[in-house]
Parts: sequence; C-alpha cells; structure tokens
Amino acid sequence: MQPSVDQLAPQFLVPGLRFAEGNGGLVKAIVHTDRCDGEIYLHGSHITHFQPHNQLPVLWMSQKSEFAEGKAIRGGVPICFPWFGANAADPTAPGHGYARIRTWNLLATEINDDGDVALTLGITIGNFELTYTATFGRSLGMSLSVTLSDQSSEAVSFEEALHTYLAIEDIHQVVIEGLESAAYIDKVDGMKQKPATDESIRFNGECDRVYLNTTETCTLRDLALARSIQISKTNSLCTVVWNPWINKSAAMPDFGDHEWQSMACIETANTAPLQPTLNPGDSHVMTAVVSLFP
Ligand SMILES: O=P(O)(O)OC[C@H]1O[C@@H](O)[C@H](O)[C@@H](O)[C@@H]1O
Repeated sequence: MQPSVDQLAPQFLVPGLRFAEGNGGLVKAIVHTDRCDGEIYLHGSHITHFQPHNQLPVLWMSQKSEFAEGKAIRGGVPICFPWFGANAADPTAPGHGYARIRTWNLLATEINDDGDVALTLGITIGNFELTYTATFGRSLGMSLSVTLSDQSSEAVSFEEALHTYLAIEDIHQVVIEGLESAAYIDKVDGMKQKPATDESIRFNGECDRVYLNTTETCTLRDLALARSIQISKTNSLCTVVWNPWINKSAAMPDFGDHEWQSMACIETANTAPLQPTLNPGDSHVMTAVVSLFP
C-alpha cells in the first residue's frame, strides 16, 4: 500500500527533496540539487530519472511504460531480485522477481556535506531483508544490501541486478568498453557460453549477454552525443548487456516499436551460475555508480 505525499513529507523532507504523485498515482520522490535532477518511485524503489544540470538525461524511460502496482516500470533502474529473468522453478512467477513490482518503505533521507541527496528504502521479500540507498549527486550511486534473516533454517542463494537503462542517441553509434576479456552466456543463442571476444561491443542486432566473472568498470561511448557514461561497481561478478532490437521490442506492449534505437542496458548483477549464497544472519552489499562524462 502506497503512503500519501502528506504522510511522507513531515518525516522525510530535506533540502533538495520533495514528494509528489507520479504516473499512475504512484508516489515518487523528486530530487533537485545544485548538481542534478532525479526521481525515484517507492514502487520498486525504482529510479526513473537522473540528469546532471546542463546535460541530457542519463537514464532512458519508455514512453509506453506502465505505472501500476504489481507491474514493472520500463526504463530507469529496475531492481531484479530474488531471481533474474524467468524463474526456473515456476514459469508463472514474475520475471526478474518481486522487488521491482512491490512498494518499498522509505526509511531515511539525507543531504550530505556536498549537497547530494540520498534516500534509503527497505523491503522484506521472503526471508530476505533488502535496503537500497540511491544517492543523487554529480554521479548516481546505488547500493543494494541483502540480509538473510537469522530465522532462516538454512543458507539460501539469490540473484540480483541493478538493471540500468541508459539513454543514447543512436544504438548504431554506441561502443561499450570494459568487457573485452570476459566470457559470456549468449541468451539469444540458446544460453551458450562463449569465450571472450577481445573486442569492445557494438550493436548490430538483438543483444542479451550475461558477462561472467567480471568486476570491470564499463564505459558506454555515445559517439553521436559525444559523451560517455561509465558504470563502476563492487561485489558484482556479472554484467548484463541488453538491447531487444526490432522484433523483441515490437512484441513488448510496454516498449515503443522504435525505442530500441535510443537505449542500451548495462546491468550490474550477480546471476546464475555466479549467484551469491548467504548463511542465516549474513549480508551482501552490491553497489553501482553511474557517471556522465560530457
Ligand atoms: O521484459 P523484462 O522482464 O523487463 O526483461 C527485459 C530483459 O532484461 C534483461 O536483463 C534480460 O537479460 C533479458 O532477457 C530481458 O528480456
């Protein structure tokens, strides 16, 4: 159940932050600091906007996105948890897990000495306690903490991703660097595991790859916009690169038929076969920082 704007404001307002009813009547926090504008919905703890001043938006959002309880927002940064993609044991379970389709609780807000605004949200999913801190400054910082309750009777594995949709000018004029030496699972070729290519990534068709055992920073060079977006990360062993191209985007009702040309996902993740396992009471923290270099 969503809290109202009036319920949130007295406890959580800090300079540079306000609350509003967003699309679909869902509550969002709006950040406006000396350095950037941003937005995050309580629904999915979903960042939908990050834009350093005097720059174009860094995150891509679909014009066709749904905004409704129980539905995933298309674009921004969905949080995938506790599984990634389809649920292997239950094909009827929601793709990419529950975290992106449930309302999170706002736990804390702050403005730090640099004037950056941080929001921390939390949710319980099964025996897992999740907290997520989004920090809006010169860069966008994201930190996802997962704790397995000490009520759990055994160790449990999970998958997670910060499924970051980047706004680009033209998919044909984009290069991704940083994954040259990583082997990958090719999801558009029957999940085959393929060796490292030693080459940066350029797109010329549907791309859906889970790069394995890589902790590297990735740089997306947007040649048409003459800018670069960098994603650095910690405690993440996988990076997923995705663009649905023509047919897959046409088949998605919440994705405009031509929008594939203006987005690319670089996802900070821990997915099979490298999913983390927690013992009861233990925690795991995965972080990502998205920076724009104009
Ligand atoms: O449509 P969804 O559930 O948001 O997923 C979008 C894409 O997300 C990517 O992370 C997956 O690797 C793709 O296989 C998937 O198609």
